Amino acid sequence: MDFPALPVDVQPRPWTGRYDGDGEAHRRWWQAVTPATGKTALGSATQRPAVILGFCSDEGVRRNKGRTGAAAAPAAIRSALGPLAYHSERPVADAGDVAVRDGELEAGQARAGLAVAALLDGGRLTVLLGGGHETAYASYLGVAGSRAVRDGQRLGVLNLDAHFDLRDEDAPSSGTPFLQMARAEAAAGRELKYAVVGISEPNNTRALFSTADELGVKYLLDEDCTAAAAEAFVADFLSGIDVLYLTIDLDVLPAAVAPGVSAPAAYGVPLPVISAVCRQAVASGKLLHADVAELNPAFDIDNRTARVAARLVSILLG
Ligand SMILES: N=CN[C@@H](CCC(=O)O)C(=O)O
Ligand SMILES: [Mn+2]
Ligand SMILES: [Mn+2]
Repeated sequence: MDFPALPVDVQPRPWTGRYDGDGEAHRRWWQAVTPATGKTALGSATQRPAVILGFCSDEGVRRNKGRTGAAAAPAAIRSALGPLAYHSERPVADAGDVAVRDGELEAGQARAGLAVAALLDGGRLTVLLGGGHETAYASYLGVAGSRAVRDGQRLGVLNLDAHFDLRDEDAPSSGTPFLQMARAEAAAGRELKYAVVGISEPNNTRALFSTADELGVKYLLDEDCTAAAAEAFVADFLSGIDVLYLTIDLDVLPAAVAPGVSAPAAYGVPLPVISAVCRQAVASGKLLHADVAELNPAFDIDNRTARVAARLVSILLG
């Protein structure tokens, strides 16, 4: 199957990792991932082939007065994924990076959206590696532009995040993507179906809670995120949609687990709960697209956050 021509700025580079030998028994991610150029060998795979794409962007976090450095995250996640053992049959390709140039966030989001839509229409499961959480609006442009959503499938956006990111600002940033989506869905004659797992009450103002209520956003507070509560919350959300866009803001995790983010969480949702939600999303058969956002390698400790991001990607594609 040919790959569509993609508006990427940086071509995929070969991945690296520990070498134990060739063949399935020794396979690691760096050996499994192929460059998404030319033709891809789908073999006898029964699982939808996946494509990883990077979105190198700091601009949203900068505009949102956060700690910049997320533009380096796609490379850090690939480095953390490379040495991990690959247990899946799913073909995985790397399409390279879309980079936000000279602060031109909106243009970068548009390019990434075109790439994601083209890959989705080519039958791929897409994973976008952010980038600050402005990555989410690039993802949305991709899923909203895909044939599945244009043909009327009901889209749901599930955000694993300490924050609503529903800010009403003059310019798009990492704090605004879901209000942008709500407005874009309204302009398309639809209503955004948006749910958040892990909201921190002290880290979202009353104004943000009011916006969430006005938009009918469903949310589960971090302190209420037991495994059972999260499972029931996600099951209820999944029951009302056809296709899922899952977005993981790594600051949903406790600061000890994910220190390498702009806004580390004092409380956070335990990793086993987040990982179970990811497995639930995959098991639903509704996962159309996913992204992982807000990794900032400059603030990471022993690549802890990058390793968690890699582990979650491996769950989503495993
Ligand atoms: N994407 C980030 N969103 C958060 C950041 C909060 C903070 O910097 O403390 C927000 O805008 O609310
Ligand atoms: Mn966020
Ligand atoms: Mn957040």
